[in-house]
Amino acid sequence: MAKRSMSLLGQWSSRVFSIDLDKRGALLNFALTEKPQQAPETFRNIQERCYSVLVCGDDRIQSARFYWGLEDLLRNELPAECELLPVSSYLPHVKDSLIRGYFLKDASECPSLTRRVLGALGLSEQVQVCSYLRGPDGGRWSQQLWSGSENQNMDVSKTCYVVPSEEANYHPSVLNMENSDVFYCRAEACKVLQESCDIIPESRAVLELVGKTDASRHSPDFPVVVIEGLDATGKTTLTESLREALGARLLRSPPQCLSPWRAVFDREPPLIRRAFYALGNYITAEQMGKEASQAPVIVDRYWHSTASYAIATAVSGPVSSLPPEGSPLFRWPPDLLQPSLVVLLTLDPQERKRRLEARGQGQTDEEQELDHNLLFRLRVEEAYRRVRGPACVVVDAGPSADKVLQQVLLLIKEHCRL
Ligand SMILES: Nc1ncnc2c1ncn2[C@@H]1O[C@H](COP(=O)(O)OP(=O)(O)OP(=O)(O)O)[C@@H](O)[C@H]1O
Ligand SMILES: Nc1ccn([C@@H]2O[C@H](COP(=O)(O)O)[C@@H](O)[C@H]2O)c(=O)n1
Repeated sequence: MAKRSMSLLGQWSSRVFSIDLDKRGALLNFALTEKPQQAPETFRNIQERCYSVLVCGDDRIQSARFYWGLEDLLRNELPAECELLPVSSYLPHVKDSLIRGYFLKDASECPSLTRRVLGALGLSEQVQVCSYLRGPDGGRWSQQLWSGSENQNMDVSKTCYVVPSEEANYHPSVLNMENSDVFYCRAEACKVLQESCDIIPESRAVLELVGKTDASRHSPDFPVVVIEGLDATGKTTLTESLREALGARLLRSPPQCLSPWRAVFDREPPLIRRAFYALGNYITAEQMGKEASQAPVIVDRYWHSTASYAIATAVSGPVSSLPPEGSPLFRWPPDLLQPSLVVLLTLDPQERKRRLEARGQGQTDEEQELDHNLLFRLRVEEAYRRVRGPACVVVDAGPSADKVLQQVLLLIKEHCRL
């Protein structure tokens, strides 16, 4: 993107800016126009000085990492009275048009510090900084694009006005999910790690473990049963019991061979982290293909987990902000081996919490988020239910471990040739 020569209106007038006002899914949407007009109602209540910082570099790996670190950078550098809200800017219905950043409300005593920090940021080719000014009548807001100099020069010819915009049907992140949050073929996930090799050397080691053969059409002799569910729903307990009861081989995704690098990729932004987990599924699929020629195979997490956590994290708010049921975003990757049966263990949140506490183990960041954020947990479970090819069969994991085992053994009898 040729940042300096960009005409603000030419480039942005058809864009919607969507500010995430809270984690419950309240979005403030606005667009831009040349003619002075009344701003959306919520805007009129804003008292503070406002800015937006959008990350729009050409290199997707660098941009993803820059955005990943941007919140901390802004929180460290800006006065504490600056409120930061995630903002997305997108072209309605246009895939991959989303760019992300933060909207800032500065209620500090020190406006010059905020302007200095944003001015310095604006020098980067990856960032667009704008300020928002309230008109003398109070109902009109304008947006000015910063030229990027530390003097915070504003080019007034680039002033445009904030106007209400229609609400999107789904969360704007849905536009950019394919091959950014969810990968529908091995080659796309590999591409991300190939592009990351210079900054994350561990990517090479992962790529070396990923096979090249397409085992998806191979139909295993023995059944392959995947057990899915949130943390502490009883996957480990059930998979171990199934292994014993069926004389099965037990696999997991991500596979053991990726353990040395998992923590490294867990610290990376979704683009890189999700590509890592996607490739984990392909490595597990190769193992499934081999093992299932000799015995039944039980798998602890697989594609349903990868897609559901990725989709549920990329959006905020209630279940209705997920892509709709039947959306191609819930499809199965055509080059990934399909299991014979996927069982989703569900558990009452209180019982799940009790089991987590009884286990007394640490949780992943995402699992801690689940504890704090009921909406996120609901989104993950609903996403699990929407994934297709095969769809999961839901089993209540509340009864005793033995009862759950007996129920799943019955399902296996019904669905698979043993
Ligand atoms: N049906 C059950 N009834 C009561 N307790 C159970 C049942 N199944 C598992 N547990 C207990 O709940 C805790 C969590 O179970 P488990 O480790 O199998 O869950 P998990 O889904 O594998 O978790 P994670 O994804 O974090 O590995 C353990 O302490 C386990 O003994
Ligand atoms: N196939 C998978 C498996 C896991 N994940 C991600 O890992 C987290 C849960 O893993 P646990 O080892 O704690 O069970 C979860 O946050 C998923 O994002 C995945 O993406 N794909």
